Amino acid sequence: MTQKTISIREITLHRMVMRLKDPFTTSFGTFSDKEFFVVEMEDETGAIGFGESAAFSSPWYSEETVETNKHVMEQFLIPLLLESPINHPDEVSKRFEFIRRNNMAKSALEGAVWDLYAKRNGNPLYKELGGTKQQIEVGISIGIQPTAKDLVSVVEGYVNEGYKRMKVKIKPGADYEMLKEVRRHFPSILLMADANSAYTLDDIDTLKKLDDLDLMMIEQPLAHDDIIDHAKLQSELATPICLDESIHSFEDARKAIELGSCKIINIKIGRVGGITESKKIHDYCAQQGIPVWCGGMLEAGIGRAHNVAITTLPQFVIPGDTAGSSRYWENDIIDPEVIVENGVIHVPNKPGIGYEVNRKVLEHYRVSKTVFSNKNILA
Ligand SMILES: O=C(O)CCC(=O)C1=CC=C[C@@H](O)[C@@H]1C(=O)O
Ligand SMILES: [Mg+2]
Repeated sequence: MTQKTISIREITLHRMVMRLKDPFTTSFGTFSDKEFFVVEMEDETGAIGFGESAAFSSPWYSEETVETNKHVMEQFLIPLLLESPINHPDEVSKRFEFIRRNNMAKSALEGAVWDLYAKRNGNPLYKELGGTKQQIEVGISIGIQPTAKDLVSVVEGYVNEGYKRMKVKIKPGADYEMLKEVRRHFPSILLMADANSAYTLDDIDTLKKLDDLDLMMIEQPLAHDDIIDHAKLQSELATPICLDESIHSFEDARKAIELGSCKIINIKIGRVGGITESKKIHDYCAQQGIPVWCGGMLEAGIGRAHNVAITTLPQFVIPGDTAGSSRYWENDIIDPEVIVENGVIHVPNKPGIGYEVNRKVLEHYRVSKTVFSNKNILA
């Protein structure tokens, strides 16, 4: 039976630090730990929902960091959530909208509301979102390797594990030759490149060469906040451009599609401010015939579970970056962990995100916690 409004009694921010199995190298440098918040949200009935913040410790991917998330959640967003009951999770982004950007802070809290809402209704989150799949195909994201030979052997490992799509990070000097070698060894695998804004329009000849390699897409080749130059580049490339960092909202997606800046969109729940906005982008892309897939932010299990749920929506037609928990973690904070079998995740049919939070593991990796109680609701 669908319950009436949600009155949040308590929000706990668990500050987490988890050591990655392998260091993660980006244009900003290499990091070995993922710092993030687990949002635990209890309502007046005692039901508990969970969310996870996506921002990294330094502002290399977007302007947000773990610290900015903490500040904005504690000072602005949590008080807004506690001030009055919520009728539906779609209301949360509305309540937050006068606060500029800070999407990953917003998304961490909104995700907990969605989980709580689904649990109160006794439904799996994916069903509350209109998901249609009982299993999802997933790919894997591979960092820049020292040599083409190293890259081929890493790809081979994941092909043997059954992953359905290989995403290879590229940068000037580590692009065409590397990808050509992969394509030579694996003529028919689903192969894409992620450039993380490492190129400019001056590199157009290099990027056009990638057209020979039958790539599914080139992800975010140009500046992180651009859609104009991407439109110029897309008009020159046969390979579809996929935008990631450029898309922070439904409006960004609408404008990029209208300009022809991309033919595919990587939806990251944190980057766009939450599940409600992700669904809006998904639905618009379905209308416009633009394929979408679910990107990753090296999430732990709660964020990974939210990604699984959103990927069950029908326009998520390309395998995304939601690898198994074991890709990054010795042990994950959920039970069971996210398991990939032959490139497929079976979507759990339990209420909410469908995975239990393993409190023992959560407390093992937790460095601090802060509790926010709603004075208007007695414990
Ligand atoms: O979470 C994953 O498994 C994939 C992570 C990943 O590929 C990325 C995370 C953040 C920025 C980039 O480096 C890249 C991406 O662009 O999606
Ligand atoms: Mg990307």
